[in-house]
Amino acid sequence: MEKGPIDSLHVCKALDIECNSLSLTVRQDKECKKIIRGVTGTFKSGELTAIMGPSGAGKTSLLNILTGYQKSGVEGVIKCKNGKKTKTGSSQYKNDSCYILQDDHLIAYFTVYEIMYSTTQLKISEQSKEKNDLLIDSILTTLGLEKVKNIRCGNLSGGQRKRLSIALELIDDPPILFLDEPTTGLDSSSSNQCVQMLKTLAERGRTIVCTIHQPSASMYHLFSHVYIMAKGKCVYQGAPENTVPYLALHGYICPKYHNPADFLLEVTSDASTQDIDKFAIAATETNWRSSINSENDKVSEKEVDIKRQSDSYDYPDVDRSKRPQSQWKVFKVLLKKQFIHQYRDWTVAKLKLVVHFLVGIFLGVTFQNCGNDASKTLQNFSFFITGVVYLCYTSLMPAALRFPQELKIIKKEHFNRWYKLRTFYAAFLAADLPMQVLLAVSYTTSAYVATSQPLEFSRFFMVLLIHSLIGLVASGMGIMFGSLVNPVNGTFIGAISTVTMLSVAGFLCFFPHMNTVFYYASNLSYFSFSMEGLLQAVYGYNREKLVCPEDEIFCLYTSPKQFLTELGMDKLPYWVDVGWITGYFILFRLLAYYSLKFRLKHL
Ligand SMILES: Nc1ncnc2c1ncn2[C@@H]1O[C@H](COP(=O)(O)OP(=O)(O)OP(=O)(O)O)[C@@H](O)[C@H]1O
Repeated sequence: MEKGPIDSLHVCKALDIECNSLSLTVRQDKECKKIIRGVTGTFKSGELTAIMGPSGAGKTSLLNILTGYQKSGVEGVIKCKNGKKTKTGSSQYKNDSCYILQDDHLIAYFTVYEIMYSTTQLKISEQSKEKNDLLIDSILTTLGLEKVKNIRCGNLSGGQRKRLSIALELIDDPPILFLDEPTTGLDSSSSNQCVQMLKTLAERGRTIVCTIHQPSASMYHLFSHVYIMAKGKCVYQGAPENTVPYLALHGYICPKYHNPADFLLEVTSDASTQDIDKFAIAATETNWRSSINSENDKVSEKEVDIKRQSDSYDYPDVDRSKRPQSQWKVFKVLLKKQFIHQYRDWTVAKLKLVVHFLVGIFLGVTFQNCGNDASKTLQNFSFFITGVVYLCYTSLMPAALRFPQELKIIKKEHFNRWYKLRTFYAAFLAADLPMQVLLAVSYTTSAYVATSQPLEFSRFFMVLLIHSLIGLVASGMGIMFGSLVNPVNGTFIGAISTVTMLSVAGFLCFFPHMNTVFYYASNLSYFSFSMEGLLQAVYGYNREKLVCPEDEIFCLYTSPKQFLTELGMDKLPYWVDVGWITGYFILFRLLAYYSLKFRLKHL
């Protein structure tokens, strides 16, 4: 065989997957529903297997079980054979396999090379840039992506995105690849190319299993092994060229020139439950894969070894089986990715920074001079309330809306063992912290000056600190809501929680006027600590009497101390308020982490 670019890829250790009596039961409307019913089969290394069947047959469910993505409600045995046996779900099995989901879940703002390079740093322990670049080039060439190396993922075509998803998983060279509908959304030529590429990868010793919807006749014959599902059962497993005789044996004659794949799907989708049961028995009784399992086609361990030796000369000398030892290294890679993402997505950083600054000026015009005018003390109070609610909303809502999308990327990357969740979360937090502070700086600078607050650095800093903490707490709440529920419910719960906290925060109903229950409930609202801290920052610490303008007949609050006392905002010292808000920050970030962990398990 002529040596093409794909030959530069490594040849893997051979791993076969055997499943026995697999079943999956889910709860639906308080009833148990069996989706997969006693499925048995073998997926061999060196083979490209297609799981096919009519819509709703259970293809994706079976794949989810084989990958270990679906754990609850699963019964039966799955074994992975490599001399010794490994169970699915074990860390060895996870190390040896990867799952490429139907949707690509790529971050649009990174180029193909950048995403490949950062993934290389996350997945393998090799440190040298030159070696990693060689590896990336060889994989990109293999998958025909070398021409789009410097294109951002958001600008790639569907087929290129799909190939990039495969390329990312090939970095650590797993012997087993699972793909959910890799050809969906591709035209027939791209679909054929994609399947041809998978076949070549399989021939290098990998075990490749994918679900496929309705392959053309030419594509159907590219598969080494097809596994047909109907009504949760396996109705045929064997070589694609054996399907016509198999169906003929059961009295279904495939018309001449008819695509056998289409005919098989027509028969199985129209078949009665009794016929499906008959097919299921026949599928296990006879070995229909034998015709392709001739000695010539079989990729034996020995042959794999020979191929490995002959391929090694044009392959970068990188041990791809070793993961990075240090989580610190992984953290740095993830943090850099977060910063680049923030910088390139103009809606995350640049737009928000400008809008915060402009809103500060707008509030300055609305609440003009209220910072030092004794006749406008209550207006100044309203200005701070507006600021607290504004900063809370603008941090909480985007997090609640965006996080469900990010969750899919995290789920994919975490499932394929790119990183530990706690390392990702630490990097996410470390990137969010300066962002929230920057946003608070932008808003506070313009609003503070425009409303004529006292021009003392210490007071400005105290206001800034509380504004930053508000953003941090609110964004933690947003992540928590975003990881637990969908965006619509997330924003709904976010709005409810904000209004509830607002109502007991001591602004709309002053603390001295609150009933005892609500007074104590106000401790649950970080708004009350924020307001108390903000007012103390500008009116506390021996601030001089406020000036009552000459054209005013009477100014109610010229004494800052009296103002704080009457509003009940002098109960706790400023730094205790800061301590409480910091406590809420830690609490919500921890809750967000555990809700994220919970959601990843149950997504
Ligand atoms: N969590 C669940 N709760 C209830 N029913 C489910 C659940 N997951 C899957 N099902 C049902 O199980 C059946 C098989 O679903 P599955 O997604 O595996 O089918 P499929 O063969 O991949 O279909 P398609 O080709 O349309 O994607 C479907 O009828 C589906 O509605």
